[in-house]
Amino acid sequence: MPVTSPEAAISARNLTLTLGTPSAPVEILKGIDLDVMPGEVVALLGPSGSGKSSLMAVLTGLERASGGSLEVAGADFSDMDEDGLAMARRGRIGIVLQAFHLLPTMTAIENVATPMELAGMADARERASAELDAVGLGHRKDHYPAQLSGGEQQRVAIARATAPRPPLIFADEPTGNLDAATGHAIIDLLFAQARDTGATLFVITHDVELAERCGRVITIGDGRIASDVTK
Ligand SMILES: Nc1ncnc2c1ncn2[C@@H]1O[C@H](COP(=O)(O)OP(=O)(O)OP(=O)(O)O)[C@@H](O)[C@H]1O
Repeated sequence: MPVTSPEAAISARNLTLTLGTPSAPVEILKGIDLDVMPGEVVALLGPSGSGKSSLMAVLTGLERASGGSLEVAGADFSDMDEDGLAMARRGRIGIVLQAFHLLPTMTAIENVATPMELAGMADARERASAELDAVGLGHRKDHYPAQLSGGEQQRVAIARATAPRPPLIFADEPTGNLDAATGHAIIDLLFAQARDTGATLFVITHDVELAERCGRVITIGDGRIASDVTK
């Protein structure tokens, strides 16, 4: 088996993902080799259906790879079952999605604190409070998602992702549901939070302007890496 890079934040070798049914398999990832070093800011570009979300699902442990080897923040994801991946994800990976995915019955502070409470962090509430201050929502902590604008909801989602101080943050089209001005502010915040916490940031985007702000741009096409450019 090929040897991965132990010092990398993400190290993948010949990663494959095949879904569908045994009689009609669909090859989605066709052999991804990738090393991302700690602190890198990476944009993942590619046409619709090229496999961006699938690659993120595998790199975050939400989906098991069909083949190949994968190490993420020092954990070997290759041979883990779903429970193992869920455990490994906790504390290692923060995720920000296009549709925010906040729990509607919880206030902003509860949305940020609850995952940390479930992970057994004693100071979850204090951390959540400080993180909401850091994203400029100190005055909206007790508000429910429906009482917040889209940009404010995405700030809560960013606070939720970064509060446990994961070494890796993944964002899938984080500005896709926001107007241009709000989207710019959200990207500034995401970059600042990643920089301030020392996290590696991996952003899926269709936005070329956003990609240009990233130190490295990886383009995926038909389940393979088509180009990989570091500035
Ligand atoms: N469960 C599944 N079974 C079969 N095919 C799937 C499954 N999930 C995704 N696919 C296919 O895998 C391919 C890659 O999908 P993916 O969502 O990763 O692409 P993407 O690059 O993120 O696209 P977009 O930019 O539109 O979100 C698509 O052709 C999709 O139809």
